[in-house]
Amino acid sequence: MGRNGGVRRQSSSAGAAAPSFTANPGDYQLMEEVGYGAHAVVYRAVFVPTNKVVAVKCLDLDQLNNNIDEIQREAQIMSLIEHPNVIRAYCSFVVEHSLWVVMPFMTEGSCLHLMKIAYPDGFEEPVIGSILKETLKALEYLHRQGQIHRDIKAGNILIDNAGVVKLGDFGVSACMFDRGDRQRSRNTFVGTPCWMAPEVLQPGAGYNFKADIWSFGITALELAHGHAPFSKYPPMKVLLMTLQNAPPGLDYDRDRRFSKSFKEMVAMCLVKDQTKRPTAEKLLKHSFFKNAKPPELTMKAILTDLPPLWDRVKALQLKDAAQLALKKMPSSEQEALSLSEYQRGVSAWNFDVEDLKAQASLICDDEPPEIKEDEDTTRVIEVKKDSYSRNHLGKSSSTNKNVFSERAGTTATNLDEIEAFDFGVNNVDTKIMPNGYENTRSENDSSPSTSKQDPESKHWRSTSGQKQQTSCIPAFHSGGVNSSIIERGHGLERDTTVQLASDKHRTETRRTTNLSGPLSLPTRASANSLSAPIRSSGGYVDSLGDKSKRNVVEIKGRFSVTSENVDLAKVQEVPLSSLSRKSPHVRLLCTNIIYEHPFWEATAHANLIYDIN
Ligand SMILES: Nc1ncnc2c1ncn2[C@@H]1O[C@H](COP(=O)(O)OP(=O)(O)OP(=O)(O)O)[C@@H](O)[C@H]1O
Repeated sequence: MGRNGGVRRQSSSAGAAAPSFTANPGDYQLMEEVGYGAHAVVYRAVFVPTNKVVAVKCLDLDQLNNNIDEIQREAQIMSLIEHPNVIRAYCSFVVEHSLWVVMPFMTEGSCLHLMKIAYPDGFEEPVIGSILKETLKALEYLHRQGQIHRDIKAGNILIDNAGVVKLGDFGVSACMFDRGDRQRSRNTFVGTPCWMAPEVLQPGAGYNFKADIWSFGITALELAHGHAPFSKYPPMKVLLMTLQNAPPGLDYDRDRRFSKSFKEMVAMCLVKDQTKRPTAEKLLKHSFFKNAKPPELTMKAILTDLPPLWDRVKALQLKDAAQLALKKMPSSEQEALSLSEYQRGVSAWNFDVEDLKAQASLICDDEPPEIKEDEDTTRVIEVKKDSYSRNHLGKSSSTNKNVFSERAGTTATNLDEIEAFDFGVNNVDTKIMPNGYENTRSENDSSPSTSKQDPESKHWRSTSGQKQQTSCIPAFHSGGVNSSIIERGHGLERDTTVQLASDKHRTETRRTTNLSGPLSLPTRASANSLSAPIRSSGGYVDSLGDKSKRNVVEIKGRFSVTSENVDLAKVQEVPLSSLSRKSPHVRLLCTNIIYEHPFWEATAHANLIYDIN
């Protein structure tokens, strides 16, 4: 392993010799921002010594709830990966307070970006078949390696201009090998609400690699319609709908354009009983995939005449900001933020149990039920948008106001530009279909649009004053926006929290945030998902966990995954001593988001109130 600027050689995913990359940040010229997730910003970059274009994902270690063990665990995952349909890190290293992960640049970005910019109603079946087949190959490989990905969604399926499809983002993947027992079910709850399998949401149920098959089925629907089922609802509601409603699926009437074979394949994935879902290996033998065309034959057609990825990403950022700025409704910015939250789904769970109870008790049920119930559903819960908006914004007004003001200020001069973009997110007329899917009609012009913008380029060079801790090991993580980079960068949706100067101030702000409302949206929502991953570590029933922590639940946008299942003895040493030094600080932040009440107790309580009403 290279240390402190050393060079590490790795074989490429295709098996050929991979280019060598240094762990010296000064060797990377950061160009445009090409993606952002809940806690990461991804840049197109040039590796100066060879002039090779790469992607650099920058993660803020200060924002990670993950500890060094988790980073090691993820390093282990990445070092095991070798498959043409799985993104592999060339190398990674720590720069000041952030982790940089160098990886192949996927020129067309994620399928989600593609849909948002040019295919708001989803792709045609041949394209979907190609994308899903490549993704399923990746999944089959990961499952064979004992890995559960846990965050399968269009935002994590990346494409390049040759039509190559790769699965990315291993921030929340989990190892099924646990002290030799590869069949052990997991109980730590991880994922992105709309894509999460019922058993993942079910207290104590335990889940395994079949959770990925459910998410895969949801992703199929996402690619078919341009959005995941229930994506416009807040996470609590998504959770309840997933548990209580019949599984979503392709509708025989509404989805006439799709084949029977496709519908059948989706239905096989979206079975609530995980034991009845097929394995990835078995699913690959389904006729839908047998007949799927190679991506190089189907993908190129959908990639023509599109602006460069960075222009698209910038346009999407402007669009997101515009959604907030343009919603100047009577009750002001908070209303707009709330509506935006509905439209996007929620990118983080950041709630307080008492707030949750209060919210539940205020929910009105004077709207008729709209959703067909599953057999075991006792009552359909329909939350009025207005009441939700008012309730959940109650205590967070000051935070949200600040955020909005900042955004509005940023975007005011860009409104003309913004109006050129339309991704079919607003003005949706939605009806819940009997199959649990939303019959959504966009009133927006969904035609692709382009804008000529001059992306702000950045050239990052290390300076003598900058602390660096480098290790050229593969590592992926889950969390954290690099605040310094975001502040320098395009940050239309900056996280005001990370902009605070001192650690103390930052800690206090986080505490405030947690008290500020049950489902508060982070100021920089993930563009990678309509709802961002929810993770719980130290979960409610993890058998290896400290018994005293059984009821301790962490809920936040990007959460640490428990690393107890990793045999650290097998993990390559990661020279991240600077992280250790920071650990008290990290622990302090974690303390602020741990509740000494089980999440499920709160949910049950909320349910009870709903039922009584
Ligand atoms: N190698 C790459 N090449 C091009 N674009 C990329 C690459 N990796 C990521 N991106 C873009 O950046 C976005 C965010 O990346 P990523 O999913 O890794 O971040 P994240 O913070 O883990 O996201 P989230 O947690 O919200 O899913 C992706 O959706 C994609 O559009």
